[in-house]
Amino acid sequence: MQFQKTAISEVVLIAPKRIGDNRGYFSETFRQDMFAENVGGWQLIQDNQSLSAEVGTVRGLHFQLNPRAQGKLVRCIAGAILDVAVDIREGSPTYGQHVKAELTADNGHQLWVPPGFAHGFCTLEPNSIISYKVTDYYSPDHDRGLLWNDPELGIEWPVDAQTAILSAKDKVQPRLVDLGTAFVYDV
Ligand SMILES: Cc1cn([C@H]2C[C@H](O)[C@@H](COP(=O)(O)OP(=O)(O)O[C@H]3O[C@@H](C)C(=O)[C@@H](O)[C@H]3O)O2)c(=O)[nH]c1=O
Repeated sequence: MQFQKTAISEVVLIAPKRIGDNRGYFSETFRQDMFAENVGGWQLIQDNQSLSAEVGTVRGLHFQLNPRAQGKLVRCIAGAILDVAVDIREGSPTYGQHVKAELTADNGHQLWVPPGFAHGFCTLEPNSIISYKVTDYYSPDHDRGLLWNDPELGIEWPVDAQTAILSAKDKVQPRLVDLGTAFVYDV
């Protein structure tokens, strides 16, 4: 299992090893010991899965406020997604910047999105399923969003506002400038 820091060092790309044979492959997709050593001693206590039927479905950008902030370990188990993590920690040297990673069922890659980041993705194939573990339970009272195509974020999505398939909630999320201080950078 390879752990690779991205342009934002707290966001980590993980490439689990696949051992192939005549039947297919075997892969360890999560190990607490390696995760603790390479990423941090987080407890991943809820496991989620979502299916997006259409190509160009955008979910996000989402986060939970403190004290219920969530780190997310994301992978794609069917189809393909473009996954995005945006640093929204006020005072961070990479505040407002983002990391993108193509997570596909074929490459098996995972993205670690720490607390203090907004997370979202766009599907690149029909019937894409993502599976992600999180470090705190879902809390509707702390659930917040950031507008996926806020020009200030400069995210190059594979879809535009005319073609993206979004929830009603995600069409009207606030912009970064209107977010207030959701998180403070903790050196
Ligand atoms: C996230 C979540 C939603 N729900 C419910 C609320 C609602 O009725 C239904 C769909 O919720 P949403 O529209 O928020 O689902 P979705 O847009 O897929 O939300 C997810 O988006 C990605 C990008 C993330 O990063 C996740 O943390 C999560 O916010 O599922 C839960 O019961 N538990 C959960 O953990």
